[in-house]
Amino acid sequence: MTLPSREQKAVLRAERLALRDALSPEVRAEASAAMLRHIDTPAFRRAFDPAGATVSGFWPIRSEPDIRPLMECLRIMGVRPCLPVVLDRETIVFRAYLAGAPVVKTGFGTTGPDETAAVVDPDLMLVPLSAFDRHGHRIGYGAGHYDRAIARLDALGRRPRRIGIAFACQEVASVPFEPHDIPLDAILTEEGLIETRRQQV
Ligand SMILES: Nc1nc2c(c(=O)[nH]1)N(C=O)[C@@H](CNc1ccc(C(=O)N[C@@H](CCC(=O)O)C(=O)O)cc1)CN2
Ligand SMILES: Nc1ncnc2c1ncn2[C@@H]1O[C@H](COP(=O)(O)OP(=O)(O)OP(=O)(O)O)[C@@H](O)[C@H]1O
Repeated sequence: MTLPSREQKAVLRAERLALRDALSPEVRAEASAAMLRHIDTPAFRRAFDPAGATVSGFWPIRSEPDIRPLMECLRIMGVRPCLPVVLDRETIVFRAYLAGAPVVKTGFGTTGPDETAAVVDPDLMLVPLSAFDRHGHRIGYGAGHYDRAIARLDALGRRPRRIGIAFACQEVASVPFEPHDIPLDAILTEEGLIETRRQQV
């Protein structure tokens, strides 16, 4: 019997988050550092031109990769970093993250710039995820925050590029795809950048 997509996603989310939680802090730190080594590569440059671009990262929660050093490296490459903040159960916006700016608690256990920071629209989103496949289909924490944020920017004609950020152990053979899901262009893991193969539907 085949489970509905929502339930399949819940199973994959729990399974892959458990694998991620099982990585030791040392292994996570080493893998996060390895991700940084993959941004100065032809594949990354094919995926994205950093000059003057606004890029959303994230302040790590739970057992997520720590991409703060990667964000600082992108800043040096000419990127304007921003971070997501949760406005309510359905909505996130992105606030500019100026070098050295203070950060505050921003809901759901997250951390980001305070309300004095400018709200900006990213050209590239580095998207945290629970599980992904090679078609660029992803599962987050189940709130739909990123799906809605991307849909809003797409509707404005901004069409931000999206690169998922995950450890290699979060890859699964296939993520069920629902109409509101917006595929990733690529996924960055400690093993390198995976350029997604778009599925013909
Ligand atoms: N680092 C980081 N920042 C982020 C996200 C993220 O995935 N990672 N988000 C991605 O959307 C947004 C925040 N959304 C989130 C949604 C759910 C949970 C979460 O841990 N949910 C718990 C239930 C907690 C509760 O209801 O209070 C859970 O899933 O067990 C965290 C963040 C924006 N900022
Ligand atoms: N563009 C959208 N408009 C309205 N509802 C949406 C949209 N995108 C997702 N949702 C809703 O959000 C809920 C969670 O979606 P889903 O299971 O795909 O979350 P997720 O991909 O794990 O979360 P996230 O996007 O926060 O990482 C679903 O109930 C879905 O219907």
